[in-house]
Amino acid sequence: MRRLPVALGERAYEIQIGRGLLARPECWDSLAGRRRVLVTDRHVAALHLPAVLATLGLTEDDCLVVDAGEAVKNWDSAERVLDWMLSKRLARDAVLIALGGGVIGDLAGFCAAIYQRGIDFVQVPTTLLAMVDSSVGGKTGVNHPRGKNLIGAFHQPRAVIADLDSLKTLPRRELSAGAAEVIKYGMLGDAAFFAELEQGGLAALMALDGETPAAVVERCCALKARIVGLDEREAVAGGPRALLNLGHTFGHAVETFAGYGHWLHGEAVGLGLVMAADLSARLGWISRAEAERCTALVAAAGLPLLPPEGMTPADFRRLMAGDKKVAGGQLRLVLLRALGEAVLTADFDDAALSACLQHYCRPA
Ligand SMILES: NC(=O)c1ccc[n+]([C@@H]2O[C@H](COP(=O)([O-])OP(=O)(O)OC[C@H]3O[C@@H](n4cnc5c(N)ncnc54)[C@H](O)[C@@H]3O)[C@@H](O)[C@H]2O)c1
Ligand SMILES: O=C(O)C(=O)C[C@@H](O)[C@H](O)[C@H](O)COP(=O)(O)O
Ligand SMILES: [Zn+2]
Repeated sequence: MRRLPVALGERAYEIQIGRGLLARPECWDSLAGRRRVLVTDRHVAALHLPAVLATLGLTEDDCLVVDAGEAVKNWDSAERVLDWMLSKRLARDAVLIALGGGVIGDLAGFCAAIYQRGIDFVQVPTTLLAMVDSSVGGKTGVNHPRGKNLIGAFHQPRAVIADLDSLKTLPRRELSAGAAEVIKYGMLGDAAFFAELEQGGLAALMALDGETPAAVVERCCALKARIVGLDEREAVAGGPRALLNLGHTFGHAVETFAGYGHWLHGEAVGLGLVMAADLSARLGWISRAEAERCTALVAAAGLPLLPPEGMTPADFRRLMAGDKKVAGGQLRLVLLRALGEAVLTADFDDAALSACLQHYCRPA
């Protein structure tokens, strides 16, 4: 098993990455003696809940199973989870376990953040996306019809337990969605990793071959943990955490336009990465050949390369104007100064953005 520290002072925790962890009691030692309850979704409940209940000696009465998918990540669901927590008379020393993908992690984590002003929670990611990204770093929250993740809180988990065996049941489309966030790390901060993904790493990851998934999850988590350690709450003044948002200003616009759940988060991020690379090339910051390498890797992951039918540049502009990185009324984007080096900037030629939006919104 690989163990990775997230260095955040009194909020420090460990990420455990390995196979068979759901069934290994020693991985859950930090929860011993505490009241434990669990939130999951119905897909994950059918596949992986029995193993966790057996390991922890819990019953179905200790679990809340919600519907699956992005459409669940909303205020109504949060209210339902909070109401259930209250009905269980959880005290402040209880621990909430979030078993599932990023939707469950964000939703349950948010409820843990605000229940009686905050109780402990543990992330048990079961999707590739959640293992490499959403389970780490403490962003929790729900969507609003006006935009993604607009309601939320920073609340770090007490531990992350990533059992790679759970990926065996993950549908191919979800694996591709997770790959988008993996590619993101290479583009934003690790050119060597990007090249490894191009040279067979992505294919081995998608095939869940040998040690590759463990190595990739560890590499992504290490990069994210380092950035979060430098800028835990994404300083509005422009700390490094915003770089983890590469591709997300475009991607969140697509998810909101399409209606939550029609495009997977990772699918929208994949397209956002392609658009961010294209814009960076239009600005002359990276070469056209480098932008094409980004597009090719996103395509190799089986991700879409064009926005939803009917989405116009004006739709992008309207939705991107509500992005959380907007400051002083100005749109700020994460773009590439080089492949492997992202920057948060408002200093780009707006005509280049128009040309980029026009290019991708062309009729297919
Ligand atoms: N907090 C963060 O830092 C952060 C980072 C990235 C993404 N996110 C959020 O994460 C969400 C996306 O997460 P996701 O891609 O994991 O989606 P998800 O949680 O909806 O899971 C995807 C689908 O796979 C199913 N599933 C989960 N694990 C499975 C398994 N092992 N086998 C079979 N099916 C399984 C789920 O039931 C669901 O239908 C978005 O809401 C996004 O905004 C948050
Ligand atoms: O952890 C972060 O910081 C990220 O930006 C990771 C993203 O992959 C993730 O989708 C996050 O939820 C986006 O955050 P938001 O602040 O843009 O809502
Ligand atoms: Zn994301």
